Amino acid sequence: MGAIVENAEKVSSGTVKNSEPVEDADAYASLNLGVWRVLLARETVSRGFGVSLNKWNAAVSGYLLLLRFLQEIYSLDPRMVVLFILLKLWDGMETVLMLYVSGRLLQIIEVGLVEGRPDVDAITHAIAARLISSTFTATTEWMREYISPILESRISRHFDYYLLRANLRLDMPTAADGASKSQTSSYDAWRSFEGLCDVGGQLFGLVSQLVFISQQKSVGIFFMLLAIIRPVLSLALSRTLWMKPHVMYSDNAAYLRLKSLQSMSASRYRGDVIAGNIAGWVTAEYRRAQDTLGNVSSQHVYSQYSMERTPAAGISKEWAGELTTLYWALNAMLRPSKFSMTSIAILQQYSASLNYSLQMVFWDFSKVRKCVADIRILYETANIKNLIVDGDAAYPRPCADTSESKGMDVELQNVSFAYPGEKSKESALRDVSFHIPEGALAVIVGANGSGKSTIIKLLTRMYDADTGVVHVDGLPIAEYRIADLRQAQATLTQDHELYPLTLGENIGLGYAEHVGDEEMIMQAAKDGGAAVLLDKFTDGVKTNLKPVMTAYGYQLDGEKHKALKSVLGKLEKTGEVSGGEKQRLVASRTFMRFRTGKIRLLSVDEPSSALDPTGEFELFERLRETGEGKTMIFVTHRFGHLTKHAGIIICMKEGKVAESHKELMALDGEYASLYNVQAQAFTESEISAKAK
Ligand SMILES: Nc1ncnc2c1ncn2[C@@H]1O[C@H](COP(=O)(O)OP(=O)(O)OP(=O)(O)O)[C@@H](O)[C@H]1O
Repeated sequence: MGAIVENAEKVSSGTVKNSEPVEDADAYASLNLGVWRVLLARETVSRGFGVSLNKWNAAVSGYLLLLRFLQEIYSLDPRMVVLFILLKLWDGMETVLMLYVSGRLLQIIEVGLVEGRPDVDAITHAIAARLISSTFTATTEWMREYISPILESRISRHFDYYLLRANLRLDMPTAADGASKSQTSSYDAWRSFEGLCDVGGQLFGLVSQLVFISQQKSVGIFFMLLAIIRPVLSLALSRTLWMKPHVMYSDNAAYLRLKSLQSMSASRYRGDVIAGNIAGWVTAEYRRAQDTLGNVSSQHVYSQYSMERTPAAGISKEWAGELTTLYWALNAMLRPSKFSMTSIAILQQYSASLNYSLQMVFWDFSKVRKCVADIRILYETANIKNLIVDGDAAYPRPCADTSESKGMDVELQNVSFAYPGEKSKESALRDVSFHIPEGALAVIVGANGSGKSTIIKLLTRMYDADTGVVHVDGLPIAEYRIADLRQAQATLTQDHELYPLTLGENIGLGYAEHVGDEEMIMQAAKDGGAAVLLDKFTDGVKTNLKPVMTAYGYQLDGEKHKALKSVLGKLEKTGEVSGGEKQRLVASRTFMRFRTGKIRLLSVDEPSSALDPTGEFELFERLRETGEGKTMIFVTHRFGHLTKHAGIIICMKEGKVAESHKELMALDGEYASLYNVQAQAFTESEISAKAK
């Protein structure tokens, strides 16, 4: 049993650790269990009418939630759900039937043995009854095993869809916020449903047993009371963590170090570990971390929590289990004429069966609370509020010119922003102001980490500024409907991923309504420089580079299972594209997006790092031509030829806008030397005429 240590500063490995971030220390107790730290929610103590009312409200809302959940599941397949519940109820009845049939058989045999003349007919009937009941039990068992997976996949798919929709609607800061991260899966829905059916079945079985046993002549109420003491004691003395609301984590430096080093054997580090020749260092560090950790247990927190310090609880439970034995032993001594070996055997059966059923009911009942909590979390996933609040103004504004060539007017006024949960001491943007009029081409330059990409993220409302305002066409960006705003923007960055879909879909999803339009996709691929790439694959636009992998081989032994290994090798085939090819595919998606005819702002953030110089030049030229008349923002490290066309150059430095191009050149510092090296092709006069 772990000792409670309030906000402890030291862990048992002797390493000084940070105490947990104290939000509301009264709300939880802190336990140290080996390398683990567990924060355990304190249960609210009922005091007064108000708290009772709260409990009542919680019970009512839990009941309503269960009702909604069960109704939803029932509507998926009413007949199968009812059959499943009936089979669970039969589980309970089955025990009573078996108790009756076995008891009857024992009694008949005993009479036959005592009288020396067995009642063959009665014995045959009893055996037949037992066989029929076993056959029925096996059949119901088979039926349950048959329909369980069907029902499970129906329920899981239903809630998978529900969770997919709920998770896809989360915006970036909400999704990154640990507190609102979805802690549920569709499997919880199935488990909760099965758990609730188990409770129903167990309860039904227990009541049937109690009714049946209480009607037997040899059993008194006293025997029944003795039989339930052990399961009640088991429940009272049990320590389980998994049903209690808690947070668990490890802050043991040696243990965390062990885990980091262990993960360095993963395939994604293999190349670097081999090339860097650091395997020896990794294993030596691992040994060192092991020595530092010493004997501190890293066993799972649940096992550590339920471990008893002394055997006292176990002994009490075992003794309580012997009370029924004591009952018939005493009775056999005091009233020998009333007891036979058969009645003692039957009593033993009753006591074992009651003990088991009660334990199961208590166990399943304690699960109901968890089921309700799981169902609540499941439904609440759809209600998680996005941190980026939607506006209600249409974009473009109804009074605006909606012809295709119009751009977006953007202005940042004293904008500061720090990423949520960021570890850095500095904000990503500090008091940034600039204005890009509609139709202008702006180039944002600056060192790594100076805040260039962050500006794009604020313009696309991936995040909201902490202070200051971003204006779009004269209105604060937050006032627009986010979907409208995004429809008017095309963004091409260095971070795009290829979806695990076909190459055609990867491009076509730039304009989802035309995702199946191969002609349009091929044209977009040509613009993005990916047409040649599509020709490389036999399946062309239908190629899926990263299909979902389900193939798995088990215990395949070298030469012996060569044929199976070869099948597995073929099943596992995936496709690869180079970094530059990936950038071409992603760029094609952006060209597809242009075909919506609604784009007013094109934001391009270093999408060409892996392209060869010709590829980069061609991509930027095609983007510029396609985006003619729209507002275009290019984030780049390279001044390149783009600067020649730039109406505005914004130079970022440590989250702030540095001086204008003219001033920066006059300073003759880093900017001037970079510019002079990279932009020798352009004359000073050309740029300074355009720069602020
Ligand atoms: N998702 C994020 N969470 C936390 N911090 C971030 C995140 N993205 C960027 N930052 C931090 O914000 C700062 C600005 O990053 P940003 O990506 O805007 O720089 P950048 O100028 O585009 O850099 P680069 O030229 O390397 O792409 C950096 O210090 C970076 O570490």
